[in-house]
Amino acid sequence: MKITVFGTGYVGLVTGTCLADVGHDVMCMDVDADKIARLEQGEIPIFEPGLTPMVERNVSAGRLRFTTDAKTAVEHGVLQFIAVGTPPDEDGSADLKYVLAVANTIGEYMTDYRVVIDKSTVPVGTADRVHQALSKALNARGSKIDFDVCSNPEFLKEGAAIDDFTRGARIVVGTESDKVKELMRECYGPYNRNHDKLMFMDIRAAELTKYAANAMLATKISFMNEIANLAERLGADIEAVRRGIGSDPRIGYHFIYPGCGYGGSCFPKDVQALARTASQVGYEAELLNAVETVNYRQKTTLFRKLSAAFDGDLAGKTIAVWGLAFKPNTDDMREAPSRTLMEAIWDAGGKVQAYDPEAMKECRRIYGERDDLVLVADRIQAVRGADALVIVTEWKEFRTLDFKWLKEQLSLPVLIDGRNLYEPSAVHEAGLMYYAIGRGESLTMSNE
Ligand SMILES: NC(=O)c1ccc[n+]([C@@H]2O[C@H](COP(=O)([O-])OP(=O)(O)OC[C@H]3O[C@@H](n4cnc5c(N)ncnc54)[C@H](O)[C@@H]3O)[C@@H](O)[C@H]2O)c1
Ligand SMILES: O=c1ccn([C@@H]2O[C@H](COP(=O)(O)OP(=O)(O)O[C@H]3O[C@H](CO)[C@@H](O)[C@H](O)[C@H]3O)[C@@H](O)[C@H]2O)c(=O)[nH]1
Repeated sequence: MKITVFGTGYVGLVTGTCLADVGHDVMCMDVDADKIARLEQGEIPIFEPGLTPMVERNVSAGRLRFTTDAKTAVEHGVLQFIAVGTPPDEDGSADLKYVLAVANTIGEYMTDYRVVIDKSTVPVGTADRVHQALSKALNARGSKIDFDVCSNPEFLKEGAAIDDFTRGARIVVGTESDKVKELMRECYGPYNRNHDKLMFMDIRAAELTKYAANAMLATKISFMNEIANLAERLGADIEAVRRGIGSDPRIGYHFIYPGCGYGGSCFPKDVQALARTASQVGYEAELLNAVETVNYRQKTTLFRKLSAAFDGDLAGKTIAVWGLAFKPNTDDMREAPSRTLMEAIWDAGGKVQAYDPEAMKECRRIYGERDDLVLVADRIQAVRGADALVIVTEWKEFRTLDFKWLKEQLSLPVLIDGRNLYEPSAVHEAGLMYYAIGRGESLTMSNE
């Protein structure tokens, strides 16, 4: 089946590559000429486990091609996936300018029936707007060509994107058209062999399903962070509480890990966008607003603990930071808690000595060269000569740590752990002060 994917970011590139891998003939289009040039040379612009060999083998097989030429892209696929960014607007709502630009492009160049598929995360009602934009472009050419618009939100997680795409729990498709249903069955057939994962629904329900899923997951995290903050002040261990409630199948163990706040390109923007959608239709989404507020506060928790450990004086101090990516197995630092922490350390006159297995290039791209940011080659070098250590991302290699050795490295024996990686008793035994999230020991007693 001939398929076109607009956008070669996390979603577009993974979608295009996975669809090529099951035999479809895929063309990926991006307006970023540099990205396309790199992809054509076999260089993958993002770090996503397993993606590089998969791109290589499908490019060599001739099933996966890249282009910046819109006309070629529109001519190629009967299915036209839109997987471009939907960043937050000034007021937090999703900015649809990239999505609508693609719709316009398709309308400008199509010469035959096309199914236009919204894979980007877009607010309820966007399919109608895509339909209008495309019709307008067709009218401008005086053309009357048949097309359909459907919604097919993506649920993959960065770091596990290929697995999520190929073995996801469900494939949601919003459409009323039997023809579209048939074409989408053909597209996703190879992933639909064990049981029927395709869920057809009306377009608005599909659009809302995506936001509801992210909002539910973000709510679980903010809820746990709230309970962790309480546990800290009440002298209870949140890790025991987590296991205690997770064992109830109605609650489950997933997405109840307390931490230093959720980041990434999705939860923060999607919770905000859904709350804005709610107010636009005259509904105040109290719960969603609270989820956002709790997360905003949680992202400052590491700095508050750090600052309290140094009696509010971080001027001239060097802080080792382990982990920059918003979560392990990615180089993505969008909305990462590490950014909130580092920026607060710099504002307080401190210096950061950081290490991340994958995100250092991205960190340098964001912050450039500066005296108060030293990026080092490994976790050992990060703590050399540092005054304290803060762990922000739970990369596997941080799970083991020689606490006695660490104590010798640090000027103040302070270990702040934003991911609850260690047993507090083992850390204390080595003579370190250990401040994690909700583990019965608090350095910050107020909400501020
Ligand atoms: N990142 C994730 O894990 C994830 C998961 C599910 C859904 N989503 C949603 O998918 C969408 C894409 O997210 P992403 O993380 O892949 O974004 P991204 O920023 O990584 O990539 C977007 C790409 O679209 C390209 N682009 C912009 N305008 C274009 C145009 N007119 N034609 C062709 N290409 C164009 C950009 O150059 C960029 O390469 C968003 O709506 C996001 O919310 C993201
Ligand atoms: O128990 C948990 C689980 C996650 N997180 C944090 O939540 C954020 C998001 O993590 P995750 O969901 O694993 O990564 P994303 O790649 O952002 O994926 C989310 O956002 C995507 C984009 O919409 C969706 O497709 C996915 O289904 C959804 O999980 C990260 O900062 C994590 O550290 C926690 O703090 N505690």
